[in-house]
Amino acid sequence: MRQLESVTSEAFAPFGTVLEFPVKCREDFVIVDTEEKGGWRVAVFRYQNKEIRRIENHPFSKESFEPLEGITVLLVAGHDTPEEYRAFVLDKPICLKKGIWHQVLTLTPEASVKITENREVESVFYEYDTAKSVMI
Ligand SMILES: NC(=O)N[C@@H](O)C(=O)O
Repeated sequence: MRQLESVTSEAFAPFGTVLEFPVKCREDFVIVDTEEKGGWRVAVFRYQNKEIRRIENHPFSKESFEPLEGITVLLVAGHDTPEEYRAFVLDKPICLKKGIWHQVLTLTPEASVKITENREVESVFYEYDTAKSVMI
């Protein structure tokens, strides 16, 4: 079980980018993250699970998670340390780096996110010995 953390650009930096305007930015349009090449797709994903047993990563694709409904907790871990996961309340949109372990659970009956990722996305899975949840 892990303590919940807030999504801030500092706390989330090892795992990816917070999709927000940079501090003191006066522009109306800012590209906050991008891919060098390749097509992408947009998906919606909904879930009811309060714990997870399996975490995944996409070695060749970044992936955005943008909260739509409910309260989502995003579990993330560095590529070489899947057991050392952290748990963020997803109250703002983020974009994961390639290869970051991740999975979602919800604190509400159901939650959903918008996902953007490469059109062709490979997934790798890691099974935990015990179910993982969060302290609130
Ligand atoms: N469950 C989950 O995080 N899925 C995503 O990574 C996805 O690619 O759909």
